[in-house]
Amino acid sequence: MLGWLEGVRFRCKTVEKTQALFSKNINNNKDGLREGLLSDSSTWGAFPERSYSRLSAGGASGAEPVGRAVRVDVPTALSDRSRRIVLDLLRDVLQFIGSDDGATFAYYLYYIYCFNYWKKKNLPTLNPRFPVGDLGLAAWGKESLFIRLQNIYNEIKSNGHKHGGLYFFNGPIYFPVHPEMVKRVLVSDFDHFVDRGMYENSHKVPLSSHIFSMRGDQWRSIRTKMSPTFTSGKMKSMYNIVVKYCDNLVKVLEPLDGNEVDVKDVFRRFTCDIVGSTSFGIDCNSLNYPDTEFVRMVERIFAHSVWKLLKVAFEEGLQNPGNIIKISHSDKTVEQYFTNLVKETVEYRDKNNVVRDDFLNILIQLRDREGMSFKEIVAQSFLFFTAGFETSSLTLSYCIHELAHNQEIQDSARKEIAEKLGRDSSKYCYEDVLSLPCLDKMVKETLRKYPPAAMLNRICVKQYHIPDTDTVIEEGTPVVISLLGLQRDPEYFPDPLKFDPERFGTSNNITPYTYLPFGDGPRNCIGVHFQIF
Ligand code: HEM
Repeated sequence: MLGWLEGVRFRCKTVEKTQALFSKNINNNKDGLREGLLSDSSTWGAFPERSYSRLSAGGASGAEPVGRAVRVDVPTALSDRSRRIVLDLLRDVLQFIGSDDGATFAYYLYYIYCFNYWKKKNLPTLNPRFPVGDLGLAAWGKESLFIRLQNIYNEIKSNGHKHGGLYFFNGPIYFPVHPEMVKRVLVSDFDHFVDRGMYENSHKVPLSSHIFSMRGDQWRSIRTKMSPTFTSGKMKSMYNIVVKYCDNLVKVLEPLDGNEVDVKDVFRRFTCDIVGSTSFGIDCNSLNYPDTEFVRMVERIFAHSVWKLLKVAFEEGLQNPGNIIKISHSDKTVEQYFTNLVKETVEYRDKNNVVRDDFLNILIQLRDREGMSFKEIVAQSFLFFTAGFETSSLTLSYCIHELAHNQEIQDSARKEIAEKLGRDSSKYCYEDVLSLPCLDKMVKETLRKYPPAAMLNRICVKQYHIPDTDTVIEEGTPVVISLLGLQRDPEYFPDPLKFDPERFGTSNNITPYTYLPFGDGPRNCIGVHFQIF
């Protein structure tokens, strides 16, 4: 993408301010970017944070900024008003229960008793509190869930433990910290942790029945069918789609020279166009038309209102983080819209014998070869869109943010492109893009410092005796791995908040199972090759 944006230079308007706030982890200051984790869709986790960065024209020459500015906006998931409403509601509920003092007290005792679960299993715990367990402020939306998990990681590790037991509300969660424990869950003892424990119900919530949330044999069967098609060769065939949208991005940005640009918004729309085109086979054109029906539907997917959260909390409980997926997948309007979208496209392709190199075509082939049903095609393409969209747009936004802060790294990336590929982006090809080590390190470092999916989760599917301990993890226990904890651990990544692509230089060895932006093991990200774009 940098190749296409040859004439655009990224600068940050508020570097000093942001650095001053760096150590605080959370920064709700209007003018600074929180160095925690941004994820609009994160459960209990996204709060107002803004970054204004400055772009300037002038290419790699390092000319003075001439005034393109970039703003990174991450909207809040729970506004102050919403939080007040939840607290009022909770107070009312408690008052209602309080009409029977005895029952309330018994329930309270039961709840507190649940916090003994891990102690009885000899697993180190922290200090869970009624009613949110170890979630602390994250449960009330005052802290990112991912930052909370990072803090828990640090605490368990600094107490000299390799793993621990947590509570989401009163539900127990197994929390591996040491890379050896992480490896066991993801790879070595995978057959005990095959599923994610995500909400899935193909009848009630058809969109939830996709590869990400599928369980056991059903997941195994679909993953085996899909994996051979998600090769780098397939990604190569989608290169032209990406090029088309890069050209479009340049056309949108160039006239904005001298203006402030909301980088997160622009790259969100840019990614929306690419992932929408490859997942649904349609030209969303949200870069040029930010207010189409498609864009409104996408916003609906990621809008986690407090009411939807409460509904899921009452229906499914939030002790298992996997239930949260029900929020975005059970919206009937969204379901209807995307079902019609896929239906029309598939019918058009069938009728006109259209074969296009994209994810939807992979699914159509699976229908023809393996009998994949229409309902399954819709759910999978919906998943490809949601899995690829937010992750890729956040990675791009963070990468631009870091380039704006680190001008010398930006220079070296541009120099590499100019030297190896030349300045005419129309002549680049897929193989060229793969041959840029400097750019590759930059993306890897972005994904280290800001893993877009900052938490891996599994559920124990058959009782597991943790080797060399007397702890047994029971079937049905959720497992959570903190990627922020591992990827910002100074033992594995010295000076972890420094953006240093050279960590991924050839001479540097990354400790296995400490760098996992795409997860690991048989259930890792199937779209891992696609991210190189
Ligand atoms: C920067 C981009 C991306 C990042 C950082 C990312 C990250 C992840 C992570 C962390 C997981 C969970 C892995 C685990 O539990 O071990 C995952 C799963 C998955 N991702 Fe991605 N992803 C990205 C792009 C994509 C794209 C473009 C697709 C499009 C097809 C995709 C499709 C999937 C699917 C289908 C799964 C579930 C795999 C399974 O359960 O078998 N991802 N991704």
